[in-house]
Amino acid sequence: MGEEEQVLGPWIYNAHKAASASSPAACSCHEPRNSFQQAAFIQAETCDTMCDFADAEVYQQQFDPRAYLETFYNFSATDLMNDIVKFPLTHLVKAFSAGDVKGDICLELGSGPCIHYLLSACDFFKEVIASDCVDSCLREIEKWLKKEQGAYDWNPAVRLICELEGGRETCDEKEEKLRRKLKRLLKCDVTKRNPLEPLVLPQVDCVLVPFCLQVACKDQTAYISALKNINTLLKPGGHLVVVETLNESSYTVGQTTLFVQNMSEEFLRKAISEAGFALEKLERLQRADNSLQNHTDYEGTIFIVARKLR
Ligand SMILES: C[S@@+](CC[C@H](N)C(=O)[O-])C[C@H]1O[C@@H](n2cnc3c(N)ncnc32)[C@H](O)[C@@H]1O
Repeated sequence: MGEEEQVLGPWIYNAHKAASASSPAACSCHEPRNSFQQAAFIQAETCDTMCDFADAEVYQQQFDPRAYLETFYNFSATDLMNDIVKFPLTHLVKAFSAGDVKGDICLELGSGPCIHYLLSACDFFKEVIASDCVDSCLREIEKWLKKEQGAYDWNPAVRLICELEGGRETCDEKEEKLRRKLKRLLKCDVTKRNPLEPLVLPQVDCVLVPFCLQVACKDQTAYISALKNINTLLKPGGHLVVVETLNESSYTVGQTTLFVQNMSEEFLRKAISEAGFALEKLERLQRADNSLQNHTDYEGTIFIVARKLR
């Protein structure tokens, strides 16, 4: 199999469809429950009902990966870096460095257009896989993989990861390692019994699912059901890493305001256990930045490592 085919296999995203997807449309957001939500509510003048839940098909049509990157991964906004990037990466690096989370394959679900979690994972697995329900997100990653013009510049995140890892390799070495190990960009839908259907992947050693399940699942029942779907992808004893925001109701990408299911630590503990995992680590961070009040109303961030029961 050639390099090209390895990245663009038959179960992989349809770049043609991505290019023809309609442009983002606005929708409404929730009643405000906190000061961040109040700010978002005031900004969204047309809102008078709850923000509609967006399923995988709506994401495919409306999610703008470039606008997402430019808003939430604007590395010059240092406060933002801390909550959304530095906090989860610090704990991910710690989890990998502790030595237990490793193996053959690490699969990320709901990667969006991002590579930073896989940058951190690639030292500990023979292969890492990115996946999302949106073709254009996978296309953004592909641009980075192939060093195409206009690819997103992940260098600030690469530098941060290398620093957190103690400087054992240079940024260039780290990026090249990920390019070697990231061979597959897959379509996924976490709400499906097999999130990678029609592909049947051998069970993996680790699943990362950052900031995805809370937007992909319309209620608590659906959230637990998605965790059970993910459970089937993991080897017994394999690790699950979940990152979510706390008490968020919506986020805005370009002109589109998207539903987020409200998460609490209590619910997440219950969901992890009901879906057949043992909680190994839970860290939380209270929101410190005010810079994105018009785009997101989250109150904090939570990082979880759990293990599939044998
Ligand atoms: C808030 S973004 C998070 C992206 C990235 N993981 C990050 O940490 O920034 C949510 C991602 O979940 C994806 N998503 C939404 N619904 C999904 C579903 N049903 N299955 C898989 N991915 C989904 C979206 O396309 C989007 O890329």
